[in-house]
Amino acid sequence: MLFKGGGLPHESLALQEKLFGAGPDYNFMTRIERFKNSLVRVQHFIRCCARYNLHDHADKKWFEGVAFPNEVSVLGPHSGMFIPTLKEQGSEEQIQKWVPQAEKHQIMGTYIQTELGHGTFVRGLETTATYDPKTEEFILNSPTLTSIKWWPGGLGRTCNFGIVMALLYIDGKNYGMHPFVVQLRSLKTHEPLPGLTMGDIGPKFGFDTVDNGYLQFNHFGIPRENMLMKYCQVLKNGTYTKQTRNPKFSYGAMIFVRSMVVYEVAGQGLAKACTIAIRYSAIRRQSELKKSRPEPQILDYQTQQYKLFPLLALAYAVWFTGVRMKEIYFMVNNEIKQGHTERLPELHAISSGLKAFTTSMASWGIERCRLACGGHGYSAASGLPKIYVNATGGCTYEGENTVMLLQCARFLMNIYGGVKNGRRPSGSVNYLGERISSRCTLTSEFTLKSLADAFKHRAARMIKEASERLNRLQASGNDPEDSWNLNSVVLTKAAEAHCHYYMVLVFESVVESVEDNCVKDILRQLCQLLALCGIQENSGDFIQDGFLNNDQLELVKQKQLSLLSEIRPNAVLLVDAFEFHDVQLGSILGRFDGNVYENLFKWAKKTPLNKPEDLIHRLLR
Ligand SMILES: CCCCCCCCCC/C=C\CCCCCC(=O)SCCNC(=O)CCNC(=O)[C@H](O)C(C)(C)COP(=O)(O)OP(=O)(O)OC[C@H]1O[C@@H](n2cnc3c(N)ncnc32)[C@H](O)[C@@H]1OP(=O)(O)O
Ligand SMILES: Cc1cc2nc3c(=O)[nH]c(=O)nc-3n(C[C@H](O)[C@H](O)[C@H](O)COP(=O)(O)OP(=O)(O)OC[C@H]3O[C@@H](n4cnc5c(N)ncnc54)[C@H](O)[C@@H]3O)c2cc1C
Repeated sequence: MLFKGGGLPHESLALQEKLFGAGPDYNFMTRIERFKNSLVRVQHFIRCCARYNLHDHADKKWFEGVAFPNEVSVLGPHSGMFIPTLKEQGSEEQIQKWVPQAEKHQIMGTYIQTELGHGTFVRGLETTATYDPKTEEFILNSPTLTSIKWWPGGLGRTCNFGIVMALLYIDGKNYGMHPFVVQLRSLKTHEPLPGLTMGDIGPKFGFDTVDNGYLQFNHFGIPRENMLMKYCQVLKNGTYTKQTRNPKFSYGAMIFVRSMVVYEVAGQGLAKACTIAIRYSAIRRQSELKKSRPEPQILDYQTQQYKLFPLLALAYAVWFTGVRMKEIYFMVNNEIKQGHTERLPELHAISSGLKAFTTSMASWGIERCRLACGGHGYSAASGLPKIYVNATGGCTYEGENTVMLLQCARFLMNIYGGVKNGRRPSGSVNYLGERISSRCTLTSEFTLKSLADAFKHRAARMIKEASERLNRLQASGNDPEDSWNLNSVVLTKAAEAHCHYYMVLVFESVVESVEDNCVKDILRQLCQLLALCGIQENSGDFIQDGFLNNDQLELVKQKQLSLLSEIRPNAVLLVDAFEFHDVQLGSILGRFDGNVYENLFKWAKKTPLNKPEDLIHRLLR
């Protein structure tokens, strides 16, 4: 129960639902069929929520994991962005008006921000909301082609409501980006309301079950009461008032989803891919290790272990980091609600950094798992292509990863600058105020503390050097913006080093907290492997300033290899411990019962290309 907490009862309930457990095979469907199938599941899910009294978000999440395996449904943007934004940015009155309807799914909403011309640069968005005191309405308009809203999930066909981010204009003055609740479709006919041009943006790399859409406003009026007014208000006469609070509060929905993505997308995606690849590697036998002996399980090849066990260690690390990220989000968000906003910049930085770092690592890791499964990994039957195309979306949505690393770096530069001026940092960056030893203390024991210290040293040095380089670029005549751009590769690497250290530290703290000695020993091995692989893969960073010497690097390599053999006997158990049901994995290679070949054969026979089909037959005859 290291992972699940209270999840199992809800998973079991969901598995009892025939529609979720044994529906038609996703792989044999067209995009439209996939979308329709997901809608049928959404409707059934909603009925189940009512039947089983599922109100709590966490309970619903467990249920969703079975109902929508390895895909995002239109409920994702509704419950992950629409409802949280209403709750966080709405006044009490507005929350009372919309949240109960949304929670009962009487209205379905999405988060409508990105436009054809701009996604990353939120200040560059062009949709306008102009207040008219005569009618007491905001008039929403898309003044240019590039201002057409583009991408929001569920917008294409499903949602009848949305939160639209638009520039507020009153009396010709631009007050910046604000959130507006907009009804998009008739609640009776489901047709788009007059003044709106909308539809689906077409097929994508993944996300087949979501109708990401476009929306063009043609002078579309909404009542004054539809601007979310917790932090800023527009009075009837057009007077604008705002609380003296951080203007970045309107970016709150993005912080929330980024904080959740670490666990929900990166942690879950990589853990599933490792489960499939490691179970399959214990089933698959190939070649010879020794002459005239049975073919070995491919998991017994050291190279296979070298591919997969570091990813297994990474999956555990990302999972634990995701859980920690969620805790931090809810803690800081509570502080903010009570008026203490001091930790908002740190929350923004760590959620941006970890979202980017973990989704990139997971995306790369899932693809490596696929390669490690040979030919059968390339088949849709492995389940890995679906896991990959959906998880890798996390590198782009909710802030493209490079841009998110740069946001994290910006915070690190501010903190480092403050330290130089005598300020004491705290929280995730407190190490920037410490004296960091210049020589590595790693010995063949590889204590978790000494490993974490190595990552601390690397992060602190890279942040220091990025800051000094920035200063040098400015001192040599570049303006601050050009200096930032000329330093941006170095800055992203410093942010990655910070996130890497954070992840190692979280893993170390989890290991220390485990009471069962046997479990602790096994987790310690994984944590060591994670850290040692991190050192080896980035060895230049550790050697550059003489922190790590060649002898130590050799020790790192030796220990890494010996850990592979130590982890081998527990590898399958370590993926079983994630407790994914076969329905959640959606993989023939990763089946719990290991009955891979028989089921691959059955599956291939069902493929639609094997059905009698006139045109194909005529063409081939
Ligand atoms: C229980 C339910 C669970 C549900 C879980 C869901 C799980 C997920 C499953 C998947 C579901 C759905 C999938 C799809 C969802 C995808 C949805 C979207 O993609 S919505 C669109 C997202 N768009 C973006 O993320 C855009 C990225 N861009 C930005 O955020 C901003 O433009 C920027 C941060 C890059 C820059 O903003 P800007 O205003 O230009 O700010 P500056 O760079 O000038 O910085 C000024 C200053 O502000 C600080 N800052 C910036 N952002 C924030 C923030 N969010 N909070 C706090 N502070 C912020 C920045 O650090 C600077 O600070 P200084 O002190 O001045 O340095
Ligand atoms: C599956 C999916 C679901 C989505 N769902 C939603 C949704 O529900 N609602 C919604 O509003 N949006 C949604 N989006 C849109 C998404 O949020 C944006 O695509 C994302 O924020 C990236 O912005 P962009 O497309 O403008 O990328 P761009 O900014 O055009 O990125 C292109 C390249 O430019 C680089 N770049 C851009 N700016 C900088 C910079 N300042 N410094 C350095 N490099 C830079 C990037 O690193 C990247 O390499 C979704 C997108 C996807 C893929």
